[in-house]
Amino acid sequence: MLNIGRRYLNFWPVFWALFLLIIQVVTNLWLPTITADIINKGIAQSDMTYIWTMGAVMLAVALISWLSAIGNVYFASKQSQGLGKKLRGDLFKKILFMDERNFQDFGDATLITRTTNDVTQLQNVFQTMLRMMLMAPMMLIGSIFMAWHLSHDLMLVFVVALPVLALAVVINIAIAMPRFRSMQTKIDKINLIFQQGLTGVRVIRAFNRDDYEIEKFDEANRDLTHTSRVVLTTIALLMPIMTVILSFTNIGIVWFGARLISQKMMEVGALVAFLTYATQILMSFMQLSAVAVMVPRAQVSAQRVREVLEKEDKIKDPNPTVAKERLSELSRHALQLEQVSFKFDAAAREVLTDLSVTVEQGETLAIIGGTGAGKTTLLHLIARLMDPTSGNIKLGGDDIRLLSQHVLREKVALTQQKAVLFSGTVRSNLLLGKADATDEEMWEALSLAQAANFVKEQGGLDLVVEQNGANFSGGQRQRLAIARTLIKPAELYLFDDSFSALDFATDRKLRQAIAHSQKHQDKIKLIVAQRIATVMTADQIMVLENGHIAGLGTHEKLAQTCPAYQEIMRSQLSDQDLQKLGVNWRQWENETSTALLKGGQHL
Ligand SMILES: Nc1ncnc2c1ncn2[C@@H]1O[C@H](COP(=O)(O)OP(=O)(O)OP(=O)(O)O)[C@@H](O)[C@H]1O
Repeated sequence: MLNIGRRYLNFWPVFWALFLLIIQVVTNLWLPTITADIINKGIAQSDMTYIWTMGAVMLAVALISWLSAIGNVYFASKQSQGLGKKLRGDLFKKILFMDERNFQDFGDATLITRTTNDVTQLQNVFQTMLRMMLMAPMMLIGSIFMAWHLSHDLMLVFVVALPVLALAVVINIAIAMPRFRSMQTKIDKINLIFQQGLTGVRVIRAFNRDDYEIEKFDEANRDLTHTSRVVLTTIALLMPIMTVILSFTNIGIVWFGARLISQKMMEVGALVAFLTYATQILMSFMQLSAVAVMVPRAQVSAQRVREVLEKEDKIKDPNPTVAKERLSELSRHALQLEQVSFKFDAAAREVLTDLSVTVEQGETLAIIGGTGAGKTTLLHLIARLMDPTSGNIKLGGDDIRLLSQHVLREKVALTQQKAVLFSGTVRSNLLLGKADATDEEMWEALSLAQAANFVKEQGGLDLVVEQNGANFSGGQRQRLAIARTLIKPAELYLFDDSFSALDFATDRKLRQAIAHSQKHQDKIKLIVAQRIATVMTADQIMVLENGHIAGLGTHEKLAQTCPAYQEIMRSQLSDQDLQKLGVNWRQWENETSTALLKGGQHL
């Protein structure tokens, strides 16, 4: 926690906060002595001048104390709020650039809790630290010293009171502390269920599972409430216990003080001052114990925040001495995979094994395979969202690990399997692909992606995009996401099953448009798809089966030689279509697509 303080607090504001705090402590300790003097010298001797003079001094001291308290609160709040702001900003940046595997290891629910709730805990503890944490011990020691100075005998009362108080605090912390981490974890769980409930709300309704989800949320909610109740009740119990101890201590002081006064061993003013110091001693002790309860909780939060901030990314930029600052010209061997294998850390077996392929500049490689075959993983490796466990991926002859992630990502455009749109407008979404895109370029990309018509009809480039693109159909979302990819001036275009939500005719038109687009003609295109119709015109098709290459070649070649490909064809094509095998495939595709457009049964 101190590490976070050192990193995020500024020296001078903290210095002023503490300086003003010391002034506040000194003035607070001084006030009871002035009261004692007014009683002993002014009231006892009916000296009005003394009473007025000391009254004015008392007012001035109280005013200084008040002003320093205001100043201290100002600096403490500014620093702690600033710490929260900077910490949240750093966490957001870290999470945004966190590599895929680390991101998955944490999970988004806990990342949200850590950025919000945990940071708030730290913010609060630093605010308290700059106010109370130093004031309480200073007041405690100062008050004990002043009280001791007033009467040694009365100090005996504290010999009983303080150990009882200390015992209450220790028991309290012992009960509360182990539950703090579990409280934060339970908040993570609530966030997770809530988040899943929100994103899957339509599925829940469709399956009539509202009751099940509500019960699941209730259970997590009850669990958190139970733990919080135990912790907070334990902490809250401290207050009445301390009040009782404070009351008994005051009774003891008045009882013994009165006897000392009757024996002329103490003055009335001193007893009044002693009572004030006694209250300050116990109040400081209460504040200290409140802080003692806050610190362990903040410590847990600090640890959770640091786990994120200090998580070492597995994907690293190359050492500057060997790094290549730009991509080599792509010509032959533009993209090469050399015996690429990949395994997730926790998984028992490899997801991809020994993949080798070369894609020349301007070529299209289609990747087809069953669910879980490893298609998405392969694209993620090429975009360097993850690194292969073994083997190399080269662009223009250079290993992509020699390029900084920034340079590489400038050259790679990826459309994810699930189209992600950001709230804003069509224009703001397209600007993510190319920050300085002109209207003309945007319309060009939209028309390549077969999205121009519906965008034009619904309001043009400034058409509003709601959160997650909720105001568009699945196919429209896909097309907008594809347009965002196509507008990017990249060398390598990756489409991860992005055509799946499109109807056959749009799918075909889109592929034809990309194939004829001047801008994209000499670029590499990788298309992951499930449909034969989508992949058949590609220059090469890779058939993936359980992470292995089951076939690699043109459609014609695979249709004749690759059993896995033939099996996919059999599952998707009619007998009539299959009979046409080996005739003229490109013509065949056009025919079947046209038939489909006319309401035919093919594909
Ligand atoms: N984070 C992960 N940890 C462990 N295994 C994973 C993880 N992500 C994916 N896998 C596994 O890796 C394999 C390949 O997944 P991948 O998403 O690449 O398949 P895919 O071919 O794209 O499938 P689909 O067509 O269904 O999208 C699957 O068996 C999956 O269970």
